[in-house]
Amino acid sequence: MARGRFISLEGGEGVGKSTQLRALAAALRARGHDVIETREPGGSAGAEAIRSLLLDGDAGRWTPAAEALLFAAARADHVAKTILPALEAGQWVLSDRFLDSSLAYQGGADGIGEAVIRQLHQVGSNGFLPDRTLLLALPEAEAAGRAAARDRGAADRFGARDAAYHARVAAAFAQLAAGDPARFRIVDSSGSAEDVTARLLAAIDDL
Ligand SMILES: Nc1ncnc2c1ncn2[C@@H]1O[C@H](COP(=O)(O)OP(=O)(O)OP(=O)(O)O)[C@@H](O)[C@H]1O
Ligand SMILES: Cc1cn([C@H]2C[C@H](O)[C@@H](COP(=O)(O)O)O2)c(=O)[nH]c1=O
Repeated sequence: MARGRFISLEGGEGVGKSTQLRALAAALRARGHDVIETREPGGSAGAEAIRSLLLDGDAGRWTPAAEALLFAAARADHVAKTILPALEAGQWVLSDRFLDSSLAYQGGADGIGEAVIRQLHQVGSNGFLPDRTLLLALPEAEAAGRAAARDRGAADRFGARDAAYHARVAAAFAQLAAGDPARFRIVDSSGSAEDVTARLLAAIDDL
């Protein structure tokens, strides 16, 4: 059986990753693919337990270094228990966030540094990377507006950080995409959800 494909959706808060992950999965299923939808932090029993530790509680619950380690530990479990078995079974795996979120948030915005995050990923997940990473791009004010309308004041520990933090995250994502054009596609996430899904499908057409 042919190995499946692993596609991650990335970007800041409110750009439409979760909405588009569902739509992309449905479109791929309609084309006959066996697709699983997963997310980070989470996607396996152990990683979902770590998700609660990371997203709930006080702003200062963890140091940036502790957060980076927890994300890497969650990812190691997600890769081993969910992603690799699915790919080996020929399934396509769509993940709402993956390593690039750690590189952008912990590595970039928190100042841990890209090299350290990649080292943790090497130890935890043998450096495993997606076949394609779709970076959803939306002006920050529009993304923040969408997230605020959705969350109504109940953002998680990361979503609640200030605009300067989210601007650093966006800059880090842009830099990552520029550095790896073979894996990344930057996809305009403005306009209707249907239009965005069509752009995403075009961005994985070669797979
Ligand atoms: N194309 C679109 N036009 C208008 N609203 C949209 C569009 N796509 C998604 N939304 C809405 O914007 C909000 C944020 O979308 P979504 O939850 O998919 O973003 P996200 O990138 O997964 O966010 P987060 O990283 O914060 O979880 C939701 O309320 C969703 O219904
Ligand atoms: C994987 C990953 C995630 N984060 C942050 C980014 C978001 O604010 C939350 C996850 O919330 P979502 O609504 O499910 O998108 O976690 C991070 O900082 N580092 C990571 O590696």
